[in-house]
Amino acid sequence: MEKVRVSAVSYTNTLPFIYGLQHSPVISQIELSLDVPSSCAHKLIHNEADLGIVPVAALLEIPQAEVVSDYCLGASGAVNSVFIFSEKPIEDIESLRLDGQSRTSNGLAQILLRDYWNLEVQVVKEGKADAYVEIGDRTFGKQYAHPYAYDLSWYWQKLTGLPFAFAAWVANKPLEVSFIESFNGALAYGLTQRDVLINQLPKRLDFDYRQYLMESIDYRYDEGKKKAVTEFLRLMKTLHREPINP
Ligand SMILES: C=C(O[C@@H]1C=C(C(=O)O)C=C[C@H]1O)C(=O)O
Repeated sequence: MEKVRVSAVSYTNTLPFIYGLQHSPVISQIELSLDVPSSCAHKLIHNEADLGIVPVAALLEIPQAEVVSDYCLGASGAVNSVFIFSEKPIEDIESLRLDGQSRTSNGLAQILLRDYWNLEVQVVKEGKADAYVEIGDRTFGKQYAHPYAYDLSWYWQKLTGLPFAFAAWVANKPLEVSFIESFNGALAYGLTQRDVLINQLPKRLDFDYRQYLMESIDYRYDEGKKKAVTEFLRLMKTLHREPINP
């Protein structure tokens, strides 16, 4: 049987899933690549991968997209790795730079600026701006390095009362049910091994890996997160602008 091409996010938040896959028999059925989220999306959209943990914003563009797992990269409140960083209060910003590695958070930031803060802000992909979106490991410990740091899933919860899912396991073609079952089993196993994994990570004074992987990231793709994704995609369609990171 041909191997299933799997694209997984290359950040710390995905390590429990990678651990589970690498310690399960399903590893022999897949060809695993680690990519930044915007590349995971690109690979699923252009059929360079069959399955991936992709930014939910890309669900609007992936042909035959189907969420195939009960697990995601989500948060119930603050996530501690998805921010708008700014030198001035958000009410005073006139421009925002997006993160080239993100799809979902780039959209989320624009939704929150419009619907939570009621601001009209010029959005740029690169260059100078009053504030910027940043996701993933690059944000670790950074929230104290800027005068203002806004945790986006925290404000999403304030806006909607919902948790959030940044990325979900999505296939772009029908996959065998037995494979999906083994794959999900491996993801679930990885989540049970977080303690082992955390003990292998380097110690950092400015970032608590244990809290991040055990509490801040909420891996369950449950009813609340599904509702959040539906609402998020609805709002994404109302953003009148060019595609984010085409
Ligand atoms: C929580 C996070 O969620 C991420 C944010 C994503 C996005 O903005 O498109 C996609 C995948 C996740 O890795 C993070 O990376 O810090």
